[in-house]
Amino acid sequence: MGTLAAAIPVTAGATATGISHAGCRRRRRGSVAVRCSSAADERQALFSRIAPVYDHLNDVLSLGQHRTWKRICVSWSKAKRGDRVLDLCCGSGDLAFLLSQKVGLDGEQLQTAASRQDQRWKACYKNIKWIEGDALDLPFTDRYFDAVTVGYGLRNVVDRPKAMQEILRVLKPGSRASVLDFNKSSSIFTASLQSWAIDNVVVPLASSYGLTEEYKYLKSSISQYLTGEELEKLAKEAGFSSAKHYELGGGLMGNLVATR
Ligand SMILES: C/C(=C\Cc1cc(O)c2ccccc2c1O)CCC[C@H](C)CCC[C@H](C)CCCC(C)C
Ligand SMILES: C[S@@+](CC[C@H](N)C(=O)[O-])C[C@H]1O[C@@H](n2cnc3c(N)ncnc32)[C@H](O)[C@@H]1O
Repeated sequence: MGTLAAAIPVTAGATATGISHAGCRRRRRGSVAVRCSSAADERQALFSRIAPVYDHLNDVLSLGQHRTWKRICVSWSKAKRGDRVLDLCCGSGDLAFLLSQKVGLDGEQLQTAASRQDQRWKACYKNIKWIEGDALDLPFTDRYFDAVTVGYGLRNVVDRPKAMQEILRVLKPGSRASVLDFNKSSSIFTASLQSWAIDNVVVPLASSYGLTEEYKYLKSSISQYLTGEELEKLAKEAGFSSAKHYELGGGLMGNLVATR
């Protein structure tokens, strides 16, 4: 199962959570066993293997820029003090921690990276909790969150339309989803630069950690991802009233902002 992170007002007594990886296990719903795809299991295994060096390599390989991109993603979610928010595919919790600071002490957040909480604990983090779950089958009622963030997650789920439908379902009307990921650029130059950087910098460094194939996945997953225009179309087809994709990092990254 994956893990969740989110923040909500303690006063509200509500609890929001963020999902990181929905491993696929045989789950029994009533009398019907549900068998998830092996693709999701393989995806979870990949992220489990890179977890020990994930944060470090993100910092080194992006020269720390990923933290800027994540701050932009959270800012564009319009999460504010006292909100109930969700960080989907939260992994080690970078966006969850940022959301926690946004919603503040009167916000409550569920967090998967409890171990990291010890390293960087802030007063607001005490409102963070984590629940394991599946971004494709969120354990929340409709219209539950004031904002949802997804950092480098939508590209990695095995069913993107379903993920967008779930995000829409759990968002309150008028609220936003902010989805950060690599940009599948339409610019030959940018796409070539991104590809060159992955081939000649990212993968060689990852190889020194024995993670060649795991970081090679980056390139294939980006090539199979959606362009900004296609992401906007995906959001509108899921039912969002508006959707806009913005390029970041010179076009290497992108952030979709979709309003329910
Ligand atoms: C935070 C970043 C990537 C997260 C991430 C997402 C995935 O789906 C992965 C899949 C498999 C392995 C790793 C990941 C993963 O780390 C973005 C920054 C980290 C990137 C690994 C570095 C990308 C380098 C850029 C292509 C070039 C940066 C140029 C300049 C220094 C800004
Ligand atoms: C590249 S990491 C992103 C982590 C974090 N959001 C960040 O910005 O660094 C992708 C995450 O998506 C999670 N993931 C993939 N499919 C998922 C699913 N169906 N449900 C929940 N999490 C999923 C993986 O477990 C992994 O933690």
